[in-house]
Amino acid sequence: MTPSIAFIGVGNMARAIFSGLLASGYPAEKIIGTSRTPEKRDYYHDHYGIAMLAENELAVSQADVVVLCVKPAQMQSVVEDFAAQVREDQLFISVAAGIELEALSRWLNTDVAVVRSMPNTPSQLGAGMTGLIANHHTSAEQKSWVSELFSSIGHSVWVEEEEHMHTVTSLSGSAPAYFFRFLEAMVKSAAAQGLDEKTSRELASYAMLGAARMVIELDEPIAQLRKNITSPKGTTEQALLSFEASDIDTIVADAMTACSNRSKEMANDFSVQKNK
Ligand SMILES: NC(=O)C1=CN([C@@H]2O[C@H](COP(=O)(O)OP(=O)(O)OC[C@H]3O[C@@H](n4cnc5c(N)ncnc54)[C@H](OP(=O)(O)O)[C@@H]3O)[C@@H](O)[C@H]2O)C=CC1
Ligand SMILES: O=C(O)[C@@H]1CCC=N1
Repeated sequence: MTPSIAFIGVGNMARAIFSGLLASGYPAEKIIGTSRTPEKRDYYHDHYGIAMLAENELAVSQADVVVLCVKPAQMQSVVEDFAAQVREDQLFISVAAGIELEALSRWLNTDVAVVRSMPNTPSQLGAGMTGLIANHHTSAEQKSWVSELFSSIGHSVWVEEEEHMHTVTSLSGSAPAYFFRFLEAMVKSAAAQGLDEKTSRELASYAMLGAARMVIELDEPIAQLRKNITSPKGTTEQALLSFEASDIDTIVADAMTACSNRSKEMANDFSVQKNK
């Protein structure tokens, strides 16, 4: 039987996941979303054919699987408000950055299966990448269902240690934004060189897509793929020398460290020690 899935807090990430699921053939009548805003409830119901409710408690009571998609700062009060409805046979999946399994289990206040995920927005095109970790109440069968769920909207990887979820966040959860920022800078520079935005956007984004596909599909070191483009005394060499002059490794390492440090700070804010 197809499990019914409730998305608590329909915003960017929930929409990315359920639109990917719908595109992969998941039945709309098995998806429920919640939002406090009547216009948003009407919009998602009309555009995606899913049920939209105002009450999280009602959505949770009707679901086999509950995907928690509110902002990290809202998660505790949202979960504690419906915790009395939770059944032991349910499966909870959180997408929130920085909220650990221990905090989620504490707020759910039931011995229930909980999976912490870190997806990304390309999920809406079936091109997502999701890091996953489960608590000890999650069965092998539930884990396999979760893998299938995230595989229908892209790829997924289970990590062994929860600490690694901070790194996952900085490598794939937040990373589409880094690449968008890089593309914004490229399109801006092309405009300064006189090329129109539409053409620049197409050229740069297909170059990015093609490069990513080469990394994924060809079994070659990334540095070798770069060297294959870099003719001695050629054009690419000049661009790469400019990156090195700005110490690109440090720029990227600083950004990724800032990202995972923020995830750690958030985990600390909700930790059991902090809440004593
Ligand atoms: N955006 C991204 O790329 C990624 C986000 N995440 C995680 O996903 C989560 C959501 O982020 P994102 O989708 O970007 O945020 P959004 O603000 O777009 O979505 C959150 C939604 O929650 C709804 N909401 C807030 N409070 C309640 C409530 N009490 N009951 C029901 N719904 C509520 C809001 O709608 P309304 O006000 O109408 O109720 C809002 O649309 C975060 O925890 C984030 O860490 C993880 C990976 C990537
Ligand atoms: O910025 C954030 O906090 C979320 C988590 C990963 C992507 N967006």
